Amino acid sequence: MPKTFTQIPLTRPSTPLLDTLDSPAELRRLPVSQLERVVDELREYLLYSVGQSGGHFGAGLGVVELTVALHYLYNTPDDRLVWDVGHQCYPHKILTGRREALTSIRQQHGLSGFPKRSESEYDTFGVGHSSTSISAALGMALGAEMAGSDRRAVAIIGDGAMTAGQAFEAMSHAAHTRSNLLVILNDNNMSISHNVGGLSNYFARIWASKSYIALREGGKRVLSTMPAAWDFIRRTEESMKNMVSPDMLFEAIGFNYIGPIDGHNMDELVRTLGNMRDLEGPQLLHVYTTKGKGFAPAERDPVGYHAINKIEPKPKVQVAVPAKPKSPKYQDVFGQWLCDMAAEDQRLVAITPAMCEGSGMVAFSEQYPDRFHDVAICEQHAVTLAGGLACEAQKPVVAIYSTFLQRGYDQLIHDVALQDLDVTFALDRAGLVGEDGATHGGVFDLAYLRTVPNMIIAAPSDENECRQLLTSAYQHNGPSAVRYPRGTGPGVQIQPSLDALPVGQARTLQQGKQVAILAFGALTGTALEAGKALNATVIDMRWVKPLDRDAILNAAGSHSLIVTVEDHQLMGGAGSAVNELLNEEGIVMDVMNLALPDHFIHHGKRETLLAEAGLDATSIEQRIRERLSRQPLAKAQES
Ligand SMILES: Cc1ncc(C[n+]2csc(CCOP(=O)(O)OP(=O)(O)O)c2C)c(N)n1
Ligand SMILES: CC(=O)[C@@H](O)[C@H](O)COP(=O)(O)O
Ligand SMILES: [Mg+2]
Repeated sequence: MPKTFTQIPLTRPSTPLLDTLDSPAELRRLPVSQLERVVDELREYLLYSVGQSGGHFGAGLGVVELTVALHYLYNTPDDRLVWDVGHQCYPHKILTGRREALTSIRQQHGLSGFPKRSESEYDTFGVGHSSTSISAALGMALGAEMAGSDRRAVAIIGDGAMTAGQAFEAMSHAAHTRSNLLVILNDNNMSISHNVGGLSNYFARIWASKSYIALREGGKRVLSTMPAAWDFIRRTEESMKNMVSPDMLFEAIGFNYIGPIDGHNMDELVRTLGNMRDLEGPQLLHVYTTKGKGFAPAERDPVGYHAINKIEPKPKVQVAVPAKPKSPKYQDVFGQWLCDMAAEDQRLVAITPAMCEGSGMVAFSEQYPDRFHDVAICEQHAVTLAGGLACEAQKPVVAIYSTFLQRGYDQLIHDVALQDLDVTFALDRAGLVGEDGATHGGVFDLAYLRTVPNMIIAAPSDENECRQLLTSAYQHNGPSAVRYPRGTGPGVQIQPSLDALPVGQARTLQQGKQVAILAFGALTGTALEAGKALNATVIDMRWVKPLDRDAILNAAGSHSLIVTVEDHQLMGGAGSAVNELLNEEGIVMDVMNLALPDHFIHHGKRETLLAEAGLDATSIEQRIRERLSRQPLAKAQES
């Protein structure tokens, strides 16, 4: 049995056996009898390392045994392992030459928090968004067949990720190609929240039937000496016929189903995986694990320990500092607005695709359980579901990370905007998100939403504006979106009212001359700081669609330089919208768009990444001064 820890070690634990394993090849030279020791040392090191760095926690703890068994039995990296979502990959990184580097995970220039092809040959596929592993692994299996290779492909997918449609699209195709593909369903009955939906219930019933099978096997041995009792059990068995037989669903699709087995029992894992390794055709191994396994607090609270912050060492001298009221995160501003608006309007229905906690919806889910829908990791369904609700005169609010809405883009166009249905999209994690890196950047939503007719899009500059613009978007009779960043804002006072702001109306924060800075969303405060140093006009645009035409045309008519500032890709962003408007009006003038460059920005602290993109106050000021110096009038004055 694996060790269970109750504390996160604050100093590096001694892991003598693990320290000899700088690649899976060294692991594979060990006798099976040593694997449990590897597991214990790896788990303890994992606790220490994530304590040092922060990051995803419960999922990795839950797959320590599975990771050791896979690298032991499969000839990695030649055999391909594809981790779904990839937040559970820390044990995999420890075993594939990155043990000591793990403390750098999610830090700038450190390891990525997810498997990344450019980081290691063992990271066979870039992940971060869920439910892609089976498709990718099938592609690798087909690629091996085409190359005449006998290398194997394995997808390791969680029960949460298995709820997304793409997983079933891939399994259906695998059944058609009959490829040598192993899908390992890592079933811990958890998503980030507790897993939901019919599939989750199905998995739970398999577990129950596993208990039923164990009971039956055990009962047979004990009761066969007592005929009457055995007869009773047999009759009971009839009544349990409706218990699901584990293989039903996956066998029906065309997979050979094996399991469920205990994903923390090394002997069972090694034996079963060893037997399955060379089976022909699509195989599915159902493994039961515990999210947070081996760390008692995480086992008890897998939701809370999905991810942890870096453990800060206690200061040597405890200095009493007045507790500063913590600013609410934008997700909490949204969550409070949602509850307040729901109290006013019975038509409000809230939908989340498996991000209840991250979207700030726990309170709403408790206060309005009948008007709350966690649809599991099903973004496409979430969007069209909202469309259906809007057809029935309800007022659906889809709370969804900007990056995950990319999954439901066709549904947004086809099932909501084209029909001009009244759906409000609350886009959290808009802009650079920081440590999750490029897979999670919410940096495309203005480009992908602006071009959709009937959409209106707001970008609040602070928490109070966010609350008011949520009301504006909600009250708008048609598709609307409000985008706001991860984490906290400037910490302004939030008015309790549910007042709305006029759609398409900006507000001037500072009246200056020569330069007009048009700021969109979370960088408005930064733009104002730069604007103060430049004595520039600074306008909080509030809306990306529709733009405040009068504000822009007035600025164009009275300044020699217009500067747009946004936390979004340059191409297709708010600055592009301003350029289009000026072009449409036939206005030719000096316009500077400050936004994110045309390359992926990888993980690091959000503030640092923004500064490196030239979007901190100092850089904005300098870039504007440099641009002014190139203006003809400035040149004439110079000469
Ligand atoms: C498309 C998409 N939607 C949402 C998420 C956010 N997310 C990350 S992990 C996770 C839960 C995954 O559950 P499961 O696959 O069972 O893995 P476990 O954490 O239980 O190991 C979710 C919803 C995501 N990464 N990708
Ligand atoms: C792996 C994954 O996709 C989620 O766990 C995501 O990392 C959550 O992001 P936040 O921490 O911004 O809620
Ligand atoms: Mg799970």
